[in-house]
Amino acid sequence: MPKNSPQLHVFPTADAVLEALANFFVATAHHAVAERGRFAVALSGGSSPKKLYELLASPTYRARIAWEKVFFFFGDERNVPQTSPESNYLMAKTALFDPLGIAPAQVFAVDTTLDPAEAAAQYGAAIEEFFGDEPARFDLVLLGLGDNAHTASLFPHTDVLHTQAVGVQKVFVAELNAVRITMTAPLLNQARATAFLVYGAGKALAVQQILEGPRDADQYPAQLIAPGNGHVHWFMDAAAAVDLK
Ligand SMILES: O=C(O)[C@H](O)[C@@H](O)[C@H](O)[C@H](O)COP(=O)(O)O
Repeated sequence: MPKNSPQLHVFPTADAVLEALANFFVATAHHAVAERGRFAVALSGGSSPKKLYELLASPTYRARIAWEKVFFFFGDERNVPQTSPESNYLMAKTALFDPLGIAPAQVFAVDTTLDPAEAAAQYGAAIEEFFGDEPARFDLVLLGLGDNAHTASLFPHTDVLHTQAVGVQKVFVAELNAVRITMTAPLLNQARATAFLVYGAGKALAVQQILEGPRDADQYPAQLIAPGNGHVHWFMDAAAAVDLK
């Protein structure tokens, strides 16, 4: 399979997708810890990954990872307090960090008490500090997909889609009338492994457009995700993959 081609992992049900991605997460973590002594993962937000995080924190999976060696980041965050039900940090804290007793020092959250531009700049600096003299390369980036083909907070027709900057930026999302803070595509694309988690019929059109439609990253931002070092994995249920040839 040519380098950079997406690797599709399609399962009959969402539960089967979650189990497969949880196993992929474990294997990726084991490899990273063996190679580098730690596992740096950028989590996705929204609703889809909540069940994945709960599964990883369940007795079946929690024993399979050296959680003290795992460092958590966020591919994007909403410009809301960390106590807001909209907060990606709060969702992960509730579903994953608290059940596993993850130490705060292992979690790198966006400081949404700051002005969004400052929050983005500070988050980018924190990522750079974590990786030190090395390039900021996450061992795994988890991504979701909106039904409009956005991923992280890379929304259609937004300026952040055109940056070459390896970092974190504020973005105003007109269709939501909301400000988000997001890792840029160049930063996401430095990852060693990238996995989309997509399930449900509502995502089928976006999946087909991204994987088989015309190249138009302004309209289908998830097409920007193409790590230079290898494959993007798509973990999907049959409903989300139904329109693929
Ligand atoms: O902050 C967010 O909302 C996510 O990072 C975003 O990119 C999400 O993955 C998609 O919007 C899909 O969201 P659902 O999983 O809720 O459909």
